[in-house]
Amino acid sequence: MTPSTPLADSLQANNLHVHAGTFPAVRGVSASFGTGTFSAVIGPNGAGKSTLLRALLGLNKPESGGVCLFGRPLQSWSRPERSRALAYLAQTEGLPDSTKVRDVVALGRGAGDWRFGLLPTRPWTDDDDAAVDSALDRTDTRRFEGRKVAELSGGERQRVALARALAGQPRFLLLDEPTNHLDLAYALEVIRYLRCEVAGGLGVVAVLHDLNLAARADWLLLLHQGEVLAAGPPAEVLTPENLLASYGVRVSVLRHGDRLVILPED
Ligand SMILES: Nc1ncnc2c1ncn2[C@@H]1O[C@H](COP(=O)(O)OP(=O)(O)OP(=O)(O)O)[C@@H](O)[C@H]1O
Repeated sequence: MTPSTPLADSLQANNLHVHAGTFPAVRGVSASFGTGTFSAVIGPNGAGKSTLLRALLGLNKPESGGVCLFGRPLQSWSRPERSRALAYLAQTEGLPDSTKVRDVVALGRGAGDWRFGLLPTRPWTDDDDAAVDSALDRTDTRRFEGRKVAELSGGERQRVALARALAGQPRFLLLDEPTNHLDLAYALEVIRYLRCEVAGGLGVVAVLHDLNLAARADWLLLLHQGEVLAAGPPAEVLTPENLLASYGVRVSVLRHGDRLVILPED
């Protein structure tokens, strides 16, 4: 199936051209990201990964081409509908330092809260409490739900940001370098949490720099100078030829059990 055929269970870019400022950062990208799939967008610095992610969220307006969510053009979704379906974790997620973890996660319900200067949009319900509890449990953040954000480590904050995104029960979660600044243990943990959510049906689209983490995804999109250089399962995309063409680095791709390991030769 070509990416331009609308797919009922996917987030699709169709021949997308997007400018960052005046620079043509994304040039003719077509790709389909599925629910229940862990997709990773990879490519060297400046390849257009963040610009693509923002366009998929409707934050950057395309010059041409478009984005479809569940077969419907993104611009036909109302803003509340869209923000319920698509959650975003930016590179540096600003969390309010003096707010307690549970309250931060509750903000993900989108119900508003006067305490944080947000107009309440509807009454808070038991379902909201249950969704917050579940997000805290699934990210192992419940044990510090009463602590202030300022009292958390960087890795713990990242998990709280993830919990807040999950509390909204989105269909897709788009993450820009979610493992940046995390040590190996925390990075693997984030990938493990995301994997669990994917098993439950969430569509994950993550920009990843670490190719050995990206190798754990189900599907990869390799961008180079704003264009798709390769797309498919990790074994098809993470080849020495593709990585030399995009990163300009010679690598060996080894198999370790059922995993791929990328080893730079330089
Ligand atoms: N406001 C802007 N004005 C001009 N050029 C921009 C602007 N924002 C981004 N760019 C350029 O667009 C290109 C794509 O940027 P983008 O941030 O999407 O790349 P990226 O693949 O996410 O990079 P990185 O891995 O370094 O985060 C880069 O060459 C960048 O310099």
